[in-house]
Amino acid sequence: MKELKDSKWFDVEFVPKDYVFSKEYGPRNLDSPVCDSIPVIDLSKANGHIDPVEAILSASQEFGFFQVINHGIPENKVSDAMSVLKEFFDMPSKETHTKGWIYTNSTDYAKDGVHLWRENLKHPCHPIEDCIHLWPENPTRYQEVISAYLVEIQKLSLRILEMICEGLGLKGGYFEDMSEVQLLSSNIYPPCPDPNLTLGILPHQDPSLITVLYQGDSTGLQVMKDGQWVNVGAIPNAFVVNIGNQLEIISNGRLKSIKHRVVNNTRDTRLSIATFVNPSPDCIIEPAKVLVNEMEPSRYTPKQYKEYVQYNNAFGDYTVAIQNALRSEN
Ligand SMILES: O=C(O)CCC(=O)C(=O)O
Ligand SMILES: [Fe+2]
Repeated sequence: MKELKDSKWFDVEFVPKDYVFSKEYGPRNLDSPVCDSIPVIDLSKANGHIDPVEAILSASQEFGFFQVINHGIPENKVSDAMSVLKEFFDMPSKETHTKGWIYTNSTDYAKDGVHLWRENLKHPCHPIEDCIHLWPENPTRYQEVISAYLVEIQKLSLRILEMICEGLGLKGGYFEDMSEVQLLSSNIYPPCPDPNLTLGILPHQDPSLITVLYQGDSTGLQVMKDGQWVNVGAIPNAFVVNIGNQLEIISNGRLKSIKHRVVNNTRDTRLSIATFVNPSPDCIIEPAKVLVNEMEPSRYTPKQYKEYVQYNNAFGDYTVAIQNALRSEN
């Protein structure tokens, strides 16, 4: 028997009853096919044989997901961010709800009375200079390391959004004013004694424009493709990018926001860092005018982003609440 002070919620031989999700959430096996077909796009034109803009567009139309390599982000900035987040999650005691960030232990969070097999940290991250002082102060190098990581991620996400603009035929900078609310959300998924019973994250679509995810070399992310859950392969140093609901609307349904989830495994700890690029609460989201015509009428009613998140509160409430907190702070 371990000393109580060392024991964590996941140090168990059997999955506790209140972590068991019913079968309606589908099989959880990691033996489902690894979807090799989710495109891996080389962003360095010099190495690529295919135009990355075309590749991003067709991946976003067909899968709503793609991975990018040769993106120019230095490996050490990414590995430092992963290790400082690991240190954060390993700290024996953490504050939970501060003004600027929210830490969710798996024991705090329940969906219909069931807990997810993960812990989560969320905070706003744009503009970095306005919110850095609201981030965790421990580990002591957290703010320095995470800001260096986010500078790179913000450049990468704007670059990808510009490529999407070009691919869709929108004028340059179309998304600039719409990507003012950015959130970092990091999850840690410890090994689980019976992953067939649990879920790391429930099936959902992201309420963002795009999400840029680093998952290191661990699998667990699954994407719905033709009615089946397929694993997204883990490619070290690659970023997984997915189209969120807002970009599906703006593209008038050309680009797809696809359902995904995270399953657990018995052996490894999965650590991921997601960055959501979201519109600001007052922004009106509607199909871009140039994508609407007689042949392709508008498929979505214009809505303010905050109106949208009221109905889809998976992360939405948080987006609005944290943005308001940020405003009142400044
Ligand atoms: O942790 C992951 O791999 C995925 C996270 C995710 O889908 C999300 O936070 O929206
Ligand atoms: Fe997601």
